[in-house]
Amino acid sequence: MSVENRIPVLIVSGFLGSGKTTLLRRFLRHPLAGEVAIIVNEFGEVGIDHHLIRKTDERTVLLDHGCICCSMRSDLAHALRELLSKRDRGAIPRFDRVVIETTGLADPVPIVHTIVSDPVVRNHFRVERLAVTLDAVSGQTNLATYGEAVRQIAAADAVILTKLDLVEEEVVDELRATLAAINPSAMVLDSAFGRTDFDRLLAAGVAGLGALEAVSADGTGPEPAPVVAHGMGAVASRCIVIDRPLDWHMFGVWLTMLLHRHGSRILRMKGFLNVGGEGGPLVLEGVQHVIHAPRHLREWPDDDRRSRIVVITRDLDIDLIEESLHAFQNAAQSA
Ligand SMILES: Nc1nc2c(ncn2[C@@H]2O[C@H](COP(=O)(O)OP(=O)(O)OP(=O)(O)O)[C@@H](O)[C@H]2O)c(=O)[nH]1
Repeated sequence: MSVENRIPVLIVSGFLGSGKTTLLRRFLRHPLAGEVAIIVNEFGEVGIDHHLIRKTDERTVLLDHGCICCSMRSDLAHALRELLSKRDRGAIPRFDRVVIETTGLADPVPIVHTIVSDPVVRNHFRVERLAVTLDAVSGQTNLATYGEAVRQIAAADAVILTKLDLVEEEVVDELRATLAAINPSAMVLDSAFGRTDFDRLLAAGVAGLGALEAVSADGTGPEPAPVVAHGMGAVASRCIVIDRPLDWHMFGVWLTMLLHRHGSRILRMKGFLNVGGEGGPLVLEGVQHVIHAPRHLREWPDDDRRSRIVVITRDLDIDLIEESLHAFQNAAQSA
């Protein structure tokens, strides 16, 4: 199949909590997006993002329990082939584009490599753009601390600056300078709560840069470097489940104390909280020290009404976190 007729694949990467899902939700509402199939890869053992991206749609595929840049490359190729065959059988509606949301720790280069080297996949799909979100609040620290964050930026065709509303202009200027030093050729777009210049992002004729250059046109390019991602100390993830409705006040106290003590080692917290009352859960969104304003969903995404909190830590024993949360909640019950 000629390159133009292949289905475009937009890869959205970016460090933990940097705004990938938020961007994707906006993109899906943009006329340019067309009919989209989505592959979401989550680092945690329980997927949250696919519930937040859009309502149930057979064209949303969740790949959890690992990272498609390393242990799950064949799963990605399989998921893309499955989408094709289901579409051809009429089992799912048509789609004009695939968006892959990587985990926040992914190295995107092996992902690109998978798409351009799998014989079936490369015949039907082409990498359209590798967009990487960069969080203005923690971007500078992440780039100084985590090789994963640098690798993502270095590979990007386009970098989407997020959370600009939360920082001073000087912070953004510094971040732009760091960004230019790592990847001077990337297109840089500002965004606000996922809104960005999608027309520019996807404009035809903009050459795929960064990672795409590392892969030769016929897809037989160099093997990606051995993945050293997730070697940043002991990264661990856990889904903490709480059966009874949460005591919101006690939860707030616990969270404040936890972040005060261990904030820099808590890379990400997200989940659905049952705080009782009508409607759906409260969506908890924590990115290192920052807790973003919680949103109340109108309804639960599935039948499970328990609170589920995915915690991703570095060099921190998650057992202790889980035990302390249960202890706080038990104290609230017996008070
Ligand atoms: N203030 C502000 N918050 C934002 C912006 N973009 C994203 N956020 C918030 O940042 C938090 C994390 O955003 P997500 O889109 O879930 O980040 P993510 O990269 O998908 O997270 P992971 O998949 O866990 O790595 C959410 O609470 C968002 O509402 C922004 O431009 N401004």
